[in-house]
Amino acid sequence: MNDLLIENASILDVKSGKVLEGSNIYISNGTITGINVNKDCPQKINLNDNLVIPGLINAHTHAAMTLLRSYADDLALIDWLTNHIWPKEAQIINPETVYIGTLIACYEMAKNGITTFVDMYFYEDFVAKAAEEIGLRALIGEGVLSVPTPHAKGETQGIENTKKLIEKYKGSDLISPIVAPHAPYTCSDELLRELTQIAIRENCPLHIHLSESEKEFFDIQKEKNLTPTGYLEKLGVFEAKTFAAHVNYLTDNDITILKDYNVSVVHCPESNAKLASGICPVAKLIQSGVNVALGTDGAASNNNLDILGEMDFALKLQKISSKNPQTLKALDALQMATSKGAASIFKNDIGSIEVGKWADFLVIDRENPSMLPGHHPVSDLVYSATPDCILSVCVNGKWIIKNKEEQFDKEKIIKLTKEVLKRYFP
Ligand SMILES: CSC[C@H]1O[C@@H](n2cnc3c(O)ncnc32)[C@H](O)[C@@H]1O
Ligand SMILES: [Zn+2]
Repeated sequence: MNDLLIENASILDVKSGKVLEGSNIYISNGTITGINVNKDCPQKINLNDNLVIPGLINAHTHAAMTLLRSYADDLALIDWLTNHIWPKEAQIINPETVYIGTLIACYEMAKNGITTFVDMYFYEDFVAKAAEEIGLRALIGEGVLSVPTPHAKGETQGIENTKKLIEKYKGSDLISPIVAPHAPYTCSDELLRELTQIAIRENCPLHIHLSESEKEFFDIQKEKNLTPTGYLEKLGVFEAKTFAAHVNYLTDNDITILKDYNVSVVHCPESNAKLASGICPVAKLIQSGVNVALGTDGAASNNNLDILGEMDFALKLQKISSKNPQTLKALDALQMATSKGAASIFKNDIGSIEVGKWADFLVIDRENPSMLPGHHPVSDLVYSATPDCILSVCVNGKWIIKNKEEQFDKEKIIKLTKEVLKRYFP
Protein backbone atom coordinates (compact mmCIF):
# COMPACT_ATOMS: atom_id res chain seq x y z
CA MET A 1 0.00 0.00 0.00
CA ASN A 2 1.23 3.46 -0.88
CA ASP A 3 -0.86 5.75 1.37
CA LEU A 4 -0.55 9.44 2.21
CA LEU A 5 -2.61 11.62 4.55
CA ILE A 6 -2.65 15.35 3.82
CA GLU A 7 -3.63 17.34 6.90
CA ASN A 8 -4.70 20.96 7.51
CA ALA A 9 -5.58 21.59 3.89
CA SER A 10 -7.94 24.32 2.67
CA ILE A 11 -9.57 22.57 -0.28
CA LEU A 12 -10.94 24.72 -3.07
CA ASP A 13 -14.15 23.24 -4.49
CA VAL A 14 -14.05 24.36 -8.12
CA LYS A 15 -17.77 23.74 -8.62
CA SER A 16 -18.90 26.23 -5.95
CA GLY A 17 -15.72 28.31 -5.52
CA LYS A 18 -15.92 27.68 -1.77
CA VAL A 19 -12.92 26.86 0.41
CA LEU A 20 -13.27 23.92 2.82
CA GLU A 21 -10.92 24.98 5.62
CA GLY A 22 -9.25 22.48 7.99
CA SER A 23 -9.73 19.48 5.72
CA ASN A 24 -7.75 16.32 5.23
CA ILE A 25 -7.25 14.24 2.09
CA TYR A 26 -6.47 10.53 2.11
CA ILE A 27 -4.59 9.19 -0.91
CA SER A 28 -4.08 5.51 -1.74
CA ASN A 29 -2.07 4.37 -4.76
CA GLY A 30 -2.38 7.75 -6.47
CA THR A 31 -6.15 8.10 -5.97
CA ILE A 32 -8.10 10.28 -3.53
CA THR A 33 -9.89 7.71 -1.38
CA GLY A 34 -11.16 9.95 1.43
CA ILE A 35 -11.82 13.58 2.33
CA ASN A 36 -12.17 14.53 5.98
CA VAL A 37 -11.73 10.94 7.10
CA ASN A 38 -11.04 9.84 10.63
CA LYS A 39 -8.14 7.58 9.76
CA ASP A 40 -4.43 7.60 10.59
CA CYS A 41 -1.61 6.94 8.16
CA PRO A 42 2.12 6.26 8.64
CA GLN A 43 2.90 8.89 5.98
CA LYS A 44 1.46 12.35 6.77
CA ILE A 45 2.04 15.90 5.60
CA ASN A 46 0.75 19.09 7.23
CA LEU A 47 -0.20 21.87 4.78
CA ASN A 48 -0.60 24.60 7.44
CA ASP A 49 -3.95 25.77 6.02
CA ASN A 50 -2.54 26.39 2.57
CA LEU A 51 -4.86 26.08 -0.39
CA VAL A 52 -5.27 22.81 -2.32
CA ILE A 53 -6.57 23.24 -5.86
CA PRO A 54 -6.87 20.73 -8.71
CA GLY A 55 -3.86 20.55 -11.04
CA LEU A 56 -4.26 22.84 -14.05
CA ILE A 57 -5.04 21.33 -17.45
CA ASN A 58 -3.39 22.60 -20.62
CA ALA A 59 -5.82 21.21 -23.19
CA HIS A 60 -3.83 22.17 -26.29
CA THR A 61 -0.09 22.45 -26.84
CA HIS A 62 2.83 21.37 -29.01
CA ALA A 63 5.28 20.79 -26.18
CA ALA A 64 8.47 20.34 -28.19
CA MET A 65 7.96 23.77 -29.77
CA THR A 66 9.76 25.19 -26.72
CA LEU A 67 12.79 24.72 -28.99
CA LEU A 68 11.31 27.43 -31.25
CA ARG A 69 10.39 29.87 -28.48
CA SER A 70 11.22 33.41 -29.70
CA TYR A 71 12.47 31.98 -33.01
CA ALA A 72 9.81 33.77 -35.14
CA ASP A 73 7.78 36.43 -33.34
CA ASP A 74 5.26 39.08 -34.41
CA LEU A 75 3.89 37.34 -37.51
CA ALA A 76 0.42 36.26 -38.65
CA LEU A 77 -0.47 32.54 -38.44
CA ILE A 78 -0.02 31.43 -42.07
CA ASP A 79 3.16 33.46 -42.66
CA TRP A 80 4.53 32.26 -39.30
CA LEU A 81 3.77 28.60 -40.08
CA THR A 82 4.65 28.30 -43.76
CA ASN A 83 7.60 30.68 -44.05
CA HIS A 84 9.26 30.28 -40.66
CA ILE A 85 8.13 27.43 -38.41
CA TRP A 86 7.61 24.58 -40.90
CA PRO A 87 10.95 25.09 -42.73
CA LYS A 88 12.82 25.14 -39.39
CA GLU A 89 10.87 22.15 -38.07
CA ALA A 90 11.99 20.29 -41.21
CA GLN A 91 15.61 20.79 -40.10
CA ILE A 92 15.35 20.15 -36.39
CA ILE A 93 12.51 17.74 -35.61
CA ASN A 94 13.54 14.17 -34.83
CA PRO A 95 12.87 11.80 -31.90
CA GLU A 96 15.74 13.20 -29.83
CA THR A 97 14.83 16.89 -30.27
CA VAL A 98 11.15 16.16 -29.59
CA TYR A 99 12.17 14.40 -26.37
CA ILE A 100 14.40 17.30 -25.26
CA GLY A 101 11.93 20.02 -26.30
CA THR A 102 9.19 18.20 -24.38
CA LEU A 103 11.39 17.86 -21.29
CA ILE A 104 11.81 21.66 -21.30
CA ALA A 105 8.05 22.04 -21.69
CA CYS A 106 7.30 19.60 -18.86
CA TYR A 107 9.77 21.42 -16.59
CA GLU A 108 8.04 24.73 -17.40
CA MET A 109 4.51 23.33 -17.12
CA ALA A 110 5.22 21.64 -13.78
CA LYS A 111 6.56 24.92 -12.36
CA ASN A 112 3.42 26.64 -13.66
CA GLY A 113 1.08 24.15 -11.98
CA ILE A 114 0.03 22.22 -15.09
CA THR A 115 -0.44 18.56 -14.19
CA THR A 116 -2.08 17.38 -17.45
CA PHE A 117 -1.35 18.48 -21.00
CA VAL A 118 -2.72 17.57 -24.41
CA ASP A 119 -0.05 17.32 -27.07
CA MET A 120 -0.27 17.26 -30.86
CA TYR A 121 3.08 16.92 -32.59
CA PHE A 122 5.45 14.44 -34.23
CA TYR A 123 7.24 11.41 -32.65
CA GLU A 124 4.71 11.43 -29.81
CA ASP A 125 6.26 8.30 -28.33
CA PHE A 126 9.10 10.60 -27.26
CA VAL A 127 6.63 13.14 -25.86
CA ALA A 128 5.28 10.32 -23.67
CA LYS A 129 8.82 9.38 -22.61
CA ALA A 130 9.53 12.96 -21.44
CA ALA A 131 6.14 13.33 -19.69
CA GLU A 132 6.64 10.04 -17.83
CA GLU A 133 10.16 11.04 -16.82
CA ILE A 134 8.94 14.30 -15.23
CA GLY A 135 5.75 12.64 -13.96
CA LEU A 136 3.11 14.69 -15.80
CA ARG A 137 -0.14 13.29 -17.17
CA ALA A 138 -0.37 13.64 -20.97
CA LEU A 139 -2.75 12.98 -23.83
CA ILE A 140 -0.61 12.33 -26.88
CA GLY A 141 -1.72 12.65 -30.49
CA GLU A 142 0.51 12.11 -33.50
CA GLY A 143 -0.23 15.13 -35.72
CA VAL A 144 -1.31 14.00 -39.18
CA LEU A 145 -1.43 16.16 -42.32
CA SER A 146 -2.06 15.25 -45.94
CA VAL A 147 -0.77 18.37 -47.65
CA PRO A 148 2.93 18.09 -48.35
CA THR A 149 4.77 20.24 -45.82
CA PRO A 150 8.55 20.44 -45.48
CA HIS A 151 8.49 18.61 -42.16
CA ALA A 152 5.61 16.12 -41.97
CA LYS A 153 6.37 12.53 -42.95
CA GLY A 154 3.04 12.13 -44.75
CA GLU A 155 -0.31 10.71 -43.86
CA THR A 156 0.50 6.98 -44.11
CA GLN A 157 3.27 7.34 -41.55
CA GLY A 158 1.03 9.54 -39.36
CA ILE A 159 -1.79 6.96 -39.40
CA GLU A 160 0.64 4.11 -38.62
CA ASN A 161 2.15 6.07 -35.70
CA THR A 162 -1.35 6.84 -34.38
CA LYS A 163 -2.23 3.13 -34.36
CA LYS A 164 1.07 2.24 -32.63
CA LEU A 165 0.49 4.86 -29.89
CA ILE A 166 -3.02 3.52 -29.26
CA GLU A 167 -1.68 -0.02 -28.96
CA LYS A 168 1.18 0.97 -26.68
CA TYR A 169 -0.53 3.37 -24.26
CA LYS A 170 -4.08 2.05 -23.89
CA GLY A 171 -4.52 1.28 -20.19
CA SER A 172 -1.57 3.45 -19.06
CA ASP A 173 -2.26 5.63 -15.97
CA LEU A 174 -0.33 8.72 -17.03
CA ILE A 175 -0.43 8.58 -20.83
CA SER A 176 -3.60 8.48 -22.95
CA PRO A 177 -3.46 8.18 -26.73
CA ILE A 178 -5.63 10.45 -28.89
CA VAL A 179 -6.19 10.85 -32.64
CA ALA A 180 -4.92 14.18 -34.01
CA PRO A 181 -5.64 15.36 -37.57
CA HIS A 182 -3.92 18.75 -37.81
CA ALA A 183 -6.68 20.97 -39.31
CA PRO A 184 -9.42 21.10 -41.95
CA TYR A 185 -7.09 23.05 -44.29
CA THR A 186 -4.24 20.51 -44.09
CA CYS A 187 -6.15 17.20 -44.12
CA SER A 188 -8.04 15.68 -47.05
CA ASP A 189 -11.64 14.43 -46.74
CA GLU A 190 -10.37 10.84 -46.92
CA LEU A 191 -7.81 11.38 -44.17
CA LEU A 192 -10.34 13.07 -41.88
CA ARG A 193 -12.79 10.20 -42.44
CA GLU A 194 -10.15 7.52 -41.83
CA LEU A 195 -8.86 9.14 -38.60
CA THR A 196 -12.44 9.58 -37.37
CA GLN A 197 -13.08 5.87 -37.91
CA ILE A 198 -9.93 4.98 -35.93
CA ALA A 199 -11.01 7.30 -33.08
CA ILE A 200 -14.51 5.76 -32.96
CA ARG A 201 -13.27 2.17 -33.25
CA GLU A 202 -10.63 2.63 -30.53
CA ASN A 203 -12.84 4.88 -28.35
CA CYS A 204 -10.06 7.51 -28.36
CA PRO A 205 -10.74 11.27 -28.27
CA LEU A 206 -10.05 13.17 -31.50
CA HIS A 207 -8.35 16.57 -31.33
CA ILE A 208 -8.05 19.08 -34.21
CA HIS A 209 -7.26 22.76 -34.87
CA LEU A 210 -10.51 24.38 -36.06
CA SER A 211 -11.51 27.76 -37.50
CA GLU A 212 -8.40 29.45 -36.17
CA SER A 213 -7.97 32.23 -38.74
CA GLU A 214 -10.24 34.32 -40.93
CA LYS A 215 -8.35 32.95 -43.93
CA GLU A 216 -9.23 29.34 -42.96
CA PHE A 217 -12.88 30.34 -42.46
CA PHE A 218 -13.21 32.03 -45.87
CA ASP A 219 -11.04 29.54 -47.81
CA ILE A 220 -13.08 26.54 -46.62
CA GLN A 221 -16.34 28.38 -47.29
CA LYS A 222 -15.16 29.12 -50.82
CA GLU A 223 -13.94 25.59 -51.49
CA LYS A 224 -16.61 23.53 -49.69
CA ASN A 225 -19.51 25.95 -49.45
CA LEU A 226 -19.54 25.23 -45.72
CA THR A 227 -17.95 26.79 -42.64
CA PRO A 228 -14.98 24.79 -41.24
CA THR A 229 -17.29 23.58 -38.42
CA GLY A 230 -20.08 22.65 -40.85
CA TYR A 231 -17.54 20.88 -43.05
CA LEU A 232 -16.26 18.68 -40.19
CA GLU A 233 -19.85 17.90 -39.22
CA LYS A 234 -20.64 16.84 -42.80
CA LEU A 235 -17.60 14.54 -42.88
CA GLY A 236 -18.74 12.88 -39.63
CA VAL A 237 -15.72 14.02 -37.58
CA PHE A 238 -17.97 15.02 -34.67
CA GLU A 239 -19.27 11.44 -34.37
CA ALA A 240 -15.96 10.79 -32.57
CA LYS A 241 -15.27 12.16 -29.07
CA THR A 242 -13.98 15.43 -30.52
CA PHE A 243 -12.46 18.51 -28.93
CA ALA A 244 -11.20 21.38 -31.08
CA ALA A 245 -8.54 24.03 -30.52
CA HIS A 246 -8.87 27.80 -31.18
CA VAL A 247 -12.34 27.94 -32.85
CA ASN A 248 -12.31 31.71 -33.32
CA TYR A 249 -14.72 32.01 -36.26
CA LEU A 250 -18.22 30.62 -35.75
CA THR A 251 -21.72 31.26 -37.02
CA ASP A 252 -24.73 30.76 -34.73
CA ASN A 253 -25.41 27.50 -36.58
CA ASP A 254 -21.81 26.36 -35.89
CA ILE A 255 -22.37 26.93 -32.17
CA THR A 256 -25.50 24.77 -32.31
CA ILE A 257 -23.50 22.04 -34.06
CA LEU A 258 -20.78 22.10 -31.37
CA LYS A 259 -23.43 21.92 -28.64
CA ASP A 260 -25.41 19.13 -30.31
CA TYR A 261 -22.33 16.93 -30.79
CA ASN A 262 -20.82 17.74 -27.37
CA VAL A 263 -17.67 19.11 -29.04
CA SER A 264 -15.60 21.08 -26.52
CA VAL A 265 -13.62 24.15 -27.51
CA VAL A 266 -10.07 24.71 -26.28
CA HIS A 267 -9.59 28.46 -26.08
CA CYS A 268 -5.97 29.58 -26.63
CA PRO A 269 -6.26 33.34 -25.98
CA GLU A 270 -2.59 34.31 -25.79
CA SER A 271 -1.54 32.44 -28.95
CA ASN A 272 -4.59 33.79 -30.82
CA ALA A 273 -3.72 37.32 -29.74
CA LYS A 274 -0.02 37.06 -30.54
CA LEU A 275 -0.66 35.66 -34.05
CA ALA A 276 -3.54 38.15 -34.42
CA SER A 277 -5.75 35.20 -35.40
CA GLY A 278 -9.00 36.24 -33.75
CA ILE A 279 -11.06 36.09 -30.57
CA CYS A 280 -13.01 32.99 -29.62
CA PRO A 281 -16.59 33.89 -28.56
CA VAL A 282 -16.15 32.17 -25.20
CA ALA A 283 -19.00 33.87 -23.33
CA LYS A 284 -21.46 33.09 -26.14
CA LEU A 285 -20.26 29.47 -26.31
CA ILE A 286 -20.70 28.99 -22.56
CA GLN A 287 -24.13 30.63 -22.62
CA SER A 288 -25.07 28.26 -25.46
CA GLY A 289 -24.03 25.23 -23.41
CA VAL A 290 -20.72 24.47 -25.15
CA ASN A 291 -17.94 23.28 -22.85
CA VAL A 292 -14.82 25.49 -23.02
CA ALA A 293 -11.31 24.61 -21.80
CA LEU A 294 -7.99 26.48 -21.93
CA GLY A 295 -4.77 25.82 -23.84
CA THR A 296 -1.48 27.59 -24.34
CA ASP A 297 -0.73 26.33 -27.88
CA GLY A 298 3.02 25.93 -28.42
CA ALA A 299 5.73 28.08 -26.86
CA ALA A 300 6.61 29.41 -30.34
CA SER A 301 3.30 31.31 -30.55
CA ASN A 302 2.55 32.16 -26.91
CA ASN A 303 5.49 32.32 -25.76
CA ASN A 304 5.02 30.58 -22.40
CA LEU A 305 3.18 27.50 -21.13
CA ASP A 306 1.30 29.07 -18.26
CA ILE A 307 -2.40 28.39 -17.66
CA LEU A 308 -2.56 30.85 -14.73
CA GLY A 309 -1.77 33.58 -17.26
CA GLU A 310 -4.30 32.20 -19.79
CA MET A 311 -7.08 32.35 -17.17
CA ASP A 312 -6.41 36.01 -16.48
CA PHE A 313 -6.01 36.98 -20.15
CA ALA A 314 -9.06 34.94 -21.28
CA LEU A 315 -11.35 36.84 -18.92
CA LYS A 316 -9.95 40.26 -19.74
CA LEU A 317 -10.22 39.56 -23.48
CA GLN A 318 -13.91 38.62 -23.16
CA LYS A 319 -14.63 41.69 -21.02
CA ILE A 320 -13.02 44.14 -23.42
CA SER A 321 -14.39 42.50 -26.58
CA SER A 322 -17.94 42.51 -25.18
CA LYS A 323 -17.42 45.83 -23.35
CA ASN A 324 -19.07 44.11 -20.39
CA PRO A 325 -17.02 43.46 -17.22
CA GLN A 326 -19.61 40.94 -16.02
CA THR A 327 -19.48 38.74 -19.09
CA LEU A 328 -17.40 36.01 -17.41
CA LYS A 329 -16.09 35.78 -13.85
CA ALA A 330 -13.06 34.32 -12.09
CA LEU A 331 -14.77 31.02 -11.30
CA ASP A 332 -15.55 30.51 -15.01
CA ALA A 333 -11.84 30.72 -15.82
CA LEU A 334 -10.82 28.43 -12.96
CA GLN A 335 -13.36 25.84 -14.14
CA MET A 336 -12.07 26.09 -17.73
CA ALA A 337 -8.59 25.29 -16.39
CA THR A 338 -9.75 22.41 -14.16
CA SER A 339 -13.14 20.64 -14.17
CA LYS A 340 -14.20 21.85 -17.63
CA GLY A 341 -10.70 21.19 -18.94
CA ALA A 342 -11.09 17.59 -17.74
CA ALA A 343 -14.54 17.30 -19.34
CA SER A 344 -13.19 18.65 -22.65
CA ILE A 345 -10.61 15.88 -22.90
CA PHE A 346 -13.04 13.16 -21.80
CA LYS A 347 -11.20 12.49 -18.53
CA ASN A 348 -13.66 12.30 -15.67
CA ASP A 349 -10.97 11.08 -13.27
CA ILE A 350 -9.20 14.46 -12.90
CA GLY A 351 -10.16 18.16 -12.61
CA SER A 352 -11.41 18.38 -9.01
CA ILE A 353 -10.50 17.34 -5.48
CA GLU A 354 -13.03 14.54 -4.95
CA VAL A 355 -13.04 10.94 -3.81
CA GLY A 356 -12.36 8.65 -6.75
CA LYS A 357 -10.26 11.14 -8.73
CA TRP A 358 -6.52 10.90 -9.29
CA ALA A 359 -4.54 12.88 -6.71
CA ASP A 360 -3.48 15.64 -9.13
CA PHE A 361 -3.33 18.87 -7.13
CA LEU A 362 -1.36 22.01 -6.29
CA VAL A 363 -0.58 23.51 -2.91
CA ILE A 364 -0.88 27.30 -3.08
CA ASP A 365 0.89 29.57 -0.59
CA ARG A 366 -1.83 31.73 0.99
CA GLU A 367 0.84 34.04 2.42
CA ASN A 368 2.38 34.85 -0.94
CA PRO A 369 1.82 38.60 -1.53
CA SER A 370 -0.21 37.92 -4.67
CA MET A 371 -2.72 35.95 -2.57
CA LEU A 372 -3.06 38.57 0.21
CA PRO A 373 -5.20 39.65 1.94
CA GLY A 374 -7.36 36.81 0.59
CA HIS A 375 -10.85 38.37 0.34
CA HIS A 376 -11.68 36.06 -2.56
CA PRO A 377 -9.23 33.18 -3.19
CA VAL A 378 -10.74 32.34 -6.61
CA SER A 379 -10.24 35.93 -7.82
CA ASP A 380 -6.74 35.94 -6.37
CA LEU A 381 -5.86 32.74 -8.24
CA VAL A 382 -7.20 34.01 -11.56
CA TYR A 383 -6.32 37.70 -11.50
CA SER A 384 -3.17 37.98 -9.41
CA ALA A 385 -1.50 34.62 -8.66
CA THR A 386 1.80 33.85 -10.35
CA PRO A 387 3.70 30.54 -10.47
CA ASP A 388 5.63 31.83 -7.45
CA CYS A 389 2.47 31.11 -5.37
CA ILE A 390 2.78 27.37 -6.12
CA LEU A 391 4.49 25.52 -3.26
CA SER A 392 3.95 21.93 -4.39
CA VAL A 393 2.69 19.98 -7.38
CA CYS A 394 1.36 16.43 -7.05
CA VAL A 395 0.40 14.12 -9.94
CA ASN A 396 -1.01 10.63 -9.40
CA GLY A 397 -0.20 10.97 -5.69
CA LYS A 398 3.50 11.64 -6.46
CA TRP A 399 5.26 14.94 -5.70
CA ILE A 400 6.68 16.53 -8.86
CA ILE A 401 7.57 19.69 -6.94
CA LYS A 402 7.65 19.55 -3.14
CA ASN A 403 7.94 22.78 -1.16
CA LYS A 404 9.39 24.53 -4.23
CA GLU A 405 11.93 21.78 -4.91
CA GLU A 406 11.71 20.03 -8.26
CA GLN A 407 11.80 16.27 -7.79
CA PHE A 408 13.22 15.72 -11.30
CA ASP A 409 16.65 16.23 -12.81
CA LYS A 410 16.54 19.82 -14.08
CA GLU A 411 20.33 19.99 -14.60
CA LYS A 412 20.01 17.18 -17.14
CA ILE A 413 17.34 19.18 -19.02
CA ILE A 414 19.54 22.28 -19.15
CA LYS A 415 22.56 20.28 -20.34
CA LEU A 416 20.54 18.57 -23.12
CA THR A 417 19.07 21.93 -24.19
CA LYS A 418 22.53 23.47 -24.55
CA GLU A 419 23.61 20.56 -26.76
CA VAL A 420 20.52 21.00 -29.00
CA LEU A 421 21.18 24.73 -29.29
CA LYS A 422 24.77 24.10 -30.38
CA ARG A 423 23.82 21.43 -32.92
CA TYR A 424 20.64 22.90 -34.49
CA PHE A 425 20.95 26.66 -34.00
CA PRO A 426 24.66 27.30 -34.66
C1 LIG B 1 0.72 18.25 -36.92
S1 LIG B 1 0.61 18.99 -35.38
C2 LIG B 1 2.03 19.96 -35.26
C3 LIG B 1 2.09 21.09 -36.25
O1 LIG B 1 1.22 22.12 -35.87
C4 LIG B 1 1.89 23.34 -36.06
N1 LIG B 1 1.26 24.39 -35.26
C5 LIG B 1 1.71 24.95 -34.14
N2 LIG B 1 0.86 25.91 -33.72
C6 LIG B 1 -0.15 25.92 -34.63
C7 LIG B 1 -1.31 26.68 -34.76
O2 LIG B 1 -1.64 27.63 -33.89
N3 LIG B 1 -2.12 26.44 -35.79
C8 LIG B 1 -1.82 25.51 -36.70
N4 LIG B 1 -0.71 24.75 -36.63
C9 LIG B 1 0.12 24.97 -35.61
C10 LIG B 1 3.31 23.03 -35.67
O3 LIG B 1 4.20 23.94 -36.19
C11 LIG B 1 3.50 21.64 -36.23
O4 LIG B 1 4.03 21.66 -37.51
ZN1 LIG C 1 -1.91 24.37 -31.98
